Amino acid sequence: MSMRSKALHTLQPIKSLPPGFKVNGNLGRDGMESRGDSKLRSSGLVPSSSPESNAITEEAEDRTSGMGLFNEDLAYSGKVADEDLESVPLPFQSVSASSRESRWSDTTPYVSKKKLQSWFQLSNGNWELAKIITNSGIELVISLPDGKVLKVKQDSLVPANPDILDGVDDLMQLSYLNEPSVLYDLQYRYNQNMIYTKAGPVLVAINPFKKVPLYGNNYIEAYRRKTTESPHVYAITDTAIREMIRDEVNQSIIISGESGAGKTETAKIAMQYLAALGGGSGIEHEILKTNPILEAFGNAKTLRNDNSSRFGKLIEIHFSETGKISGANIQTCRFSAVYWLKLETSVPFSL
Ligand SMILES: Nc1ncnc2c1ncn2[C@@H]1O[C@H](COP(=O)(O)OP(=O)(O)OP(=O)(O)O)[C@@H](O)[C@H]1O
Repeated sequence: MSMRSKALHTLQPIKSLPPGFKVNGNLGRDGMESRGDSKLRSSGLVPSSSPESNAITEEAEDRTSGMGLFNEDLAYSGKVADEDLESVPLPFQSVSASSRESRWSDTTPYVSKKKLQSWFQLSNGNWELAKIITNSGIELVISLPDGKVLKVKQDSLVPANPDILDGVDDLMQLSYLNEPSVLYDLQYRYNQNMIYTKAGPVLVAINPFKKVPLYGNNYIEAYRRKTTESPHVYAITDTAIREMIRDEVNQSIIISGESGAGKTETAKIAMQYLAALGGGSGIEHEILKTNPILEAFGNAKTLRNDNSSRFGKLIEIHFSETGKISGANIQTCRFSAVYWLKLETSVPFSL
């Protein structure tokens, strides 16, 4: 992927995630205000209108990202800048854990020195991909995709990944695992109808709010035969069923996300895969048919979701030794009004 294509994508700047946000299985609709064009706000991927002036301005002193840089170029590329070599501790030299961590986690000086592309957060929270024009050590002059030129502090830039990592299907493959890079990857994939992305063992799903050509018998067959490795609910479900049969241990799939994130739909997609795989007895269709009945009694239209489940669901599916579905037990539970309020306002809390 060329620099140009990356720049094009950043014409839709990325909005920052809310404070305290954690990637937790299903990104859903964080920060989403309404349907329609604002759908992508679920992952903070919205067009923005930036009122910044064209003049060179003093920016970003207090706009340090504050995000952990979990990775660093040196460690991954094997390249070590001359200056940096001097600061690398000799083997067996005593370095405290915290100082070693900060040395290896802060790659901002390296990135700005090498004039690598970096993310810059505007005052409205959106992220823009910046090109470093000059670097005087502490202060840098950067240019944004819309042509604006800004003078910023070094620590206000967040490293961006090389274009070759655009759209990787596992966030763990990113050299720089920071907020804008994660959002950019999810946006990049979403734009190509790839709504599923792995974050190590966790599957991140972006609610597409439209039909995406990712389901059905051909896909089920492909995941069953393992002819595709693209992240998918089918792949997660396939792993669960295979490990259950191999290890003879119960498996759980936990689907989390805020209201309207797509949990119920995801559960149905997983059940369809299980039914296709472990079917034959006819009972799998009966299990799937419970959904409309439960939804008829337990769902309601809310601001966030036209078909919002007003109850929690624990679906237990039993299999015979041959891997066929032999029965199911569906438990529902009601939550307090406070629970729903918190779920729908994205207030962090614990049950
Ligand atoms: N994979 C998908 N493909 C297409 N549309 C989807 C998908 N997942 C979710 N949606 C859309 O999003 C809507 C909300 O999804 P869903 O009801 O599953 O959310 P939820 O997380 O269960 O919400 P709640 O917690 O309020 O019950 C669905 O009615 C559907 O229109």
